[in-house]
Amino acid sequence: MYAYPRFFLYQEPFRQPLKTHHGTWRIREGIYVRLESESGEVGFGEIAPLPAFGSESIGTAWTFCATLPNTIIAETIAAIPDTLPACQFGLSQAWTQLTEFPHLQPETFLYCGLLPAGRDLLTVPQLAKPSYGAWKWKIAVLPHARELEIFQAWLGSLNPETPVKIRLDANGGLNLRTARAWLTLCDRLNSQFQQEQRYIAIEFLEQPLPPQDWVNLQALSNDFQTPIALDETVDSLTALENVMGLGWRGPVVIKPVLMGAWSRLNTVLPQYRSQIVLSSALEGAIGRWGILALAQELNLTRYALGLGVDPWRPVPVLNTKAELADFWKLAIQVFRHTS
Ligand SMILES: O=C(O)CCC(=O)c1ccccc1C(=O)O
Ligand SMILES: [Mg+2]
Repeated sequence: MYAYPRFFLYQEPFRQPLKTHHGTWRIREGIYVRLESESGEVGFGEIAPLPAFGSESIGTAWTFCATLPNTIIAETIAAIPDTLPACQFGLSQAWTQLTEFPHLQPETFLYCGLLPAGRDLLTVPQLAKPSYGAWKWKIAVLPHARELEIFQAWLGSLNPETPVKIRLDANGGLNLRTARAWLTLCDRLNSQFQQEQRYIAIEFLEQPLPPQDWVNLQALSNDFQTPIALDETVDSLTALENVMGLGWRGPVVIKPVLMGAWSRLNTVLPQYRSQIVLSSALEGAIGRWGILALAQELNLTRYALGLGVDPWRPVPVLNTKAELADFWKLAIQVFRHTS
């Protein structure tokens, strides 16, 4: 089988800037991919690189796409080097769709919502969203003491009847001292909530230390009750297999759009099913379709999916092939109108 590829480069501002330890992020860039096979079948994929998370840059991805031949075969995609994991994902997603197209049931999953960093946390009206099982707050954005204060003020304002799991994501921005201070607080709060029989818990602290600080990440996970989740440390399937080989038993955040070919994700990830927190990289609607398809394939039920990013990047939920095709057409039209 062979297929004709088409690519569409998008640049989309977030509805509001996203603040993390890496700084303020305002625009998401990516590439939508459309393949049409010799028999007229179509398949869609998304290339949504994030160099800060170990992938190629958008420029490198675009150059790669532009140099592909007008007709591609399975081997063309299998030969994409591991240095282009976002291209591997987007093209293999589109190729797979030519022959396989699962029906998604997005309503069967629990989601994790993203809360605004810093003082804006205190302006979030309420957390009661029935499909949301967890909420994430980005830390290591403001000075440590200030964030501890804001966090505790926010906890005090929560409705004691509302069940909630909380994820704290430092994006590698703490040091050993501040990480221990957060974990001491989290352990104390978790045992207090338990005593009070409240259905509230700090689910995990995500990537407290820089990605390479493996020894201390392991030490923290041994020294505290509150789990440590790895994110930036597991920025590729190879890195994932490394930490698993070294005995990591805690949660790992996986952003599929950054992690390579569909077929490889489908063979590697099932082994670690109980540890996987599947997560968005603020990709568009087509990449999101792929993440949901993977979540369904892996039957992930332990951790809420980190896809509740709609306050920053709301994307339509696409399900049928016709909906994906319409989305593609619309994206191209918008481009025509703005250029
Ligand atoms: O994982 C989630 O719940 C939301 C997604 C998220 O936090 C995120 C989104 C884009 C890039 C990096 C990250 C991250 O987890 O650090
Ligand atoms: Mg993270």
